[in-house]
Amino acid sequence: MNELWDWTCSQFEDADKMSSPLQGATMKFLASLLKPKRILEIGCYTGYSAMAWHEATGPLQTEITTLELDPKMIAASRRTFDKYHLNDRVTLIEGPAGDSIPRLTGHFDLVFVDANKDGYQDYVAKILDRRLLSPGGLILCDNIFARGMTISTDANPQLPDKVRPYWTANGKALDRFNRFCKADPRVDSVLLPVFDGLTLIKWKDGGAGVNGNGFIN
Ligand SMILES: C[S@@+](CC[C@H](N)C(=O)[O-])C[C@H]1O[C@@H](n2cnc3c(N)ncnc32)[C@H](O)[C@@H]1O
Repeated sequence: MNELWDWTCSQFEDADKMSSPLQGATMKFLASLLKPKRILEIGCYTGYSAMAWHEATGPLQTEITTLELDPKMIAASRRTFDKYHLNDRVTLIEGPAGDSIPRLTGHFDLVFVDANKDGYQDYVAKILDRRLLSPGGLILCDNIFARGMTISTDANPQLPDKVRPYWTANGKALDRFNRFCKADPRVDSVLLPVFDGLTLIKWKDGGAGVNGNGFIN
């Protein structure tokens, strides 16, 4: 993983999109604790987080599905999966996540949402509506603080002007997403103030009260 992290930093100006090594270690810890049989990742970039899921789930032979839109990042992640022999369990689905999610079937035990921030609400709603999250499953959503902009546009004076409009817009979208999570009666959610903010979502009561359409009985 360290080699891929260094390579990504050397090749891409926006390498801060990649999870940090500490996040990678946290993902591996969580995956080995939760023992998911199927993982869905939305936002692959160069495949660093997919590699973390893969490394942590060898004994379980977990199936990992990762979604990516950008042709440059599709090429980079295909390089990663070939170079590090991850194709045995990692499947990359190309195209917009909003189109790919409705075509997925079965249940995922762990879902990592880490793509365009203005899509989080749509992705999580689709996952819940289609019951793609297994009854005991967990959704992890990254960057919920949007570098502080979700809290207040004054929250991060150090944020470079170049990226300030981008993160300000993300902050607004993620504020709406937080309200959506809090208001949805099907789920419990908690925002952990770690990294750039990590929201955890699970079915209320393991989804016992939710029918096949994802609505409360
Ligand atoms: C934050 S990066 C993912 C980082 C990766 N999960 C990691 O930890 O290393 C977000 C990725 O989502 C991709 N993306 C953005 N919009 C998308 C969409 N609508 N559908 C699928 N992928 C998208 C971007 O091209 C980018 O590679």
